[in-house]
Amino acid sequence: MSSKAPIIGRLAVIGLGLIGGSFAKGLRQSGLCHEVVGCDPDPATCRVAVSLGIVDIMTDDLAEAVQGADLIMLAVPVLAMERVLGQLATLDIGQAVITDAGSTKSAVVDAVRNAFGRIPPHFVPGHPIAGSERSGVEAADAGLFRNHKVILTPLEETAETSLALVRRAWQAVGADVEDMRLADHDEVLAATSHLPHLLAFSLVDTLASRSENLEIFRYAAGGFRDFTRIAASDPVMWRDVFLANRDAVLRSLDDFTHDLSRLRAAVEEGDANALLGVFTRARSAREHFSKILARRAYMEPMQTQSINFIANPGASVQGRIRVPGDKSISHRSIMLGSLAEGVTEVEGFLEGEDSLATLQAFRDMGVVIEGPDHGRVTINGVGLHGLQAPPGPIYVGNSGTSMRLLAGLLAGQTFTTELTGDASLTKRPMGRVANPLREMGANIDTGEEGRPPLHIKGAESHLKGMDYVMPMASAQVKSCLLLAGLYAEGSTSVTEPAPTRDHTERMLKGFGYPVQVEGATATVDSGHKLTGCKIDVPADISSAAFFMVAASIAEGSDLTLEHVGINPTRIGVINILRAMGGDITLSNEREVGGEPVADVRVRYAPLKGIEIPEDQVPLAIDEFPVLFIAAACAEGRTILRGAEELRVKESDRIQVMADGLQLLGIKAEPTSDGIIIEGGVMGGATVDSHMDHRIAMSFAIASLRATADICITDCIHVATSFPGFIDLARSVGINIRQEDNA
Ligand SMILES: O=C(O)C1=C[C@@H](OP(=O)(O)O)[C@@H](O)[C@H](O)C1
Ligand SMILES: C=C(OP(=O)(O)O)C(=O)O
Repeated sequence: MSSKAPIIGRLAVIGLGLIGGSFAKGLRQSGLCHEVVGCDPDPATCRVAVSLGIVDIMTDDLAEAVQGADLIMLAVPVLAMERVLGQLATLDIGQAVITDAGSTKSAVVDAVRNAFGRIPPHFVPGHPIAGSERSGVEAADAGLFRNHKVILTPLEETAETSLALVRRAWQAVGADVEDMRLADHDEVLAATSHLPHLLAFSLVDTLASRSENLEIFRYAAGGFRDFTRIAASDPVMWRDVFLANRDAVLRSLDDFTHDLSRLRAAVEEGDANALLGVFTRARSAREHFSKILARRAYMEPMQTQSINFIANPGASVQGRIRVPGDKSISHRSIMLGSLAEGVTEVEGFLEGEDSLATLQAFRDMGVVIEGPDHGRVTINGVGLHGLQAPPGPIYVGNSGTSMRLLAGLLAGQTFTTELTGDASLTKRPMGRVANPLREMGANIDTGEEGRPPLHIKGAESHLKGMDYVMPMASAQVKSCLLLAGLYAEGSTSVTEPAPTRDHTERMLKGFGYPVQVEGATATVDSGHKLTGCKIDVPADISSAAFFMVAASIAEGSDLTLEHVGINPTRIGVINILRAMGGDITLSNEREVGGEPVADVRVRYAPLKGIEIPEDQVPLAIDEFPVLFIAAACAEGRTILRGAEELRVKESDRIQVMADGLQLLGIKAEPTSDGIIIEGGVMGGATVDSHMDHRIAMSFAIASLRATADICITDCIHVATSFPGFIDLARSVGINIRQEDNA
């Protein structure tokens, strides 16, 4: 027994099945109550409950059980609640708090109202999501609720003190308690629990009633077993659930029946594309849910909420590696592949969260996309006008590129969409795309101050081409407008103040779509089409940059990065490092699918501080965090100007890097549009990544020259652009490890 002081004198558990028995046993063991009384009409259950130590005493008389109770748990099947509550209402139960464990909540609340003529303030409806296909008091398990969710649906009338007591009781048996609105509970559970049970019961029944059933069950392998496990659940309990949650279940069942008949038709007609569409979408949704579940859900709450990196000082880097695929090109491969006619085969696709968010967006809009499987993706293009309205808002997580490029493309559709993102993306400016799109005729609403979410009303937009002169050098804005231009009347031209990455222009041409580029202006006309093609995504120079700086600053290093994209609009990092004295050589230069690539060899060389030429800023925009680490290791002063865009990335990269460098003992002075860094000796510290992937990886690289450990907090977003960073870093000799904080 635990040493917790009892706060409940007497607990009465009415109905000693799996749930009631487990609750009684768990609370009894927790030491939170003095005495646990069980009540069940079945004499055998009563005997077992006492002999297994589940309760202190058993009775079959409700009045006796609740006499003097502080907490009454109703754990009888939902339809038996009415009778038990009716009886309870005739008894003097004083101030006892009543709660229940019924799987549907509206029916129980109605039964309470009928019995008492009102909702008593000490009634707290509850539902533990911890069933099992086992049933009966023998299966009672004190640990059944540990790390499982319990949903409480307090009502307006519910007293805070009663709610607190019930919450405390569930927490004492290890549950993760959440509150939910009553109506939401029944709707959500109808879809996620009740419908699957109905299907499992039905499938087993259908198969069992066929004459060759013995043969079927003898050969029934994993799939059957997995799908039908829950058909072994308690029939009475489930009968009651379906009777009690009738309307919500019917809604879910109707949706399902509708989709099932579509699948039936696809099978009948041999519609391979429709089948693949459903299966790929379902598979990716399942993976997505598993991730959500692993992070914070029903079974193991609060897992892997945050990740820290711990990097030990010293070491040099050696070897040959290939970093993951280019993020910008990966996004565009999905977008243009989806809008193309025919099939597009992608190799080297970045399986990071940002590009996967784009992929999911197009699946949500009805595009059948196979993979990714080791970087291979097959997109069955639907043509420029083949996208369908997504079922709900499109969530693009942390990815600015997804949101801004999609905004342009969605302005040209005939349906309305909402684009949302995570907390970091929700702070980033979207007016830079919404305003010019409005000038083209798009109907777009943004959140406050031009931030996400974006509501894009395609049907109310009549896009007209325009000549737009961008106020900032942004490839995302340029690409957004060119994509809108595919749907706009006439020509759309975008002029940039300085060259920015031109992957959209190159890839459009690769898909056979004409693009004119004259000086700083790119132009598209509507009325052409894209044709599916093959895309080989080079390794991302923005990811390679971490290792270029690593090899440059760590004495004795010699590292080759293979198949790196060296598009002239992306090679600022190489130019800047070379200007600082970096030893970088390119070999095996070739072109793949319209993009130049090379193997990049970097050897250690003492660096010196420089004034970074402003024309390099857009060409190295994502590489500055790690270039600041190079500057901290260089002799003398490095000055960056004209880089105010860094303040509106996943974090304010000027401020956040300056703060981190200062903690490491480096003089780093942020300015409005850049930073001044004096090279020096770096110590150890705990540095906050501000949930920004590039900040996290930059400080990891700094450890190579630090004199003590660097701990970087909140690094989970590294997976947005560089899955596998830690393993790759370790493989070249960096002493770094990851710590998961539950
Ligand atoms: O077009 C793109 O793929 C990107 C453009 C850049 O953003 P801006 O256009 O905001 O400079 C860059 O920072 C981002 O990581 C990717
Ligand atoms: C700025 C970045 O990406 P995005 O704008 O797509 O979020 C980045 O990857 O550094």
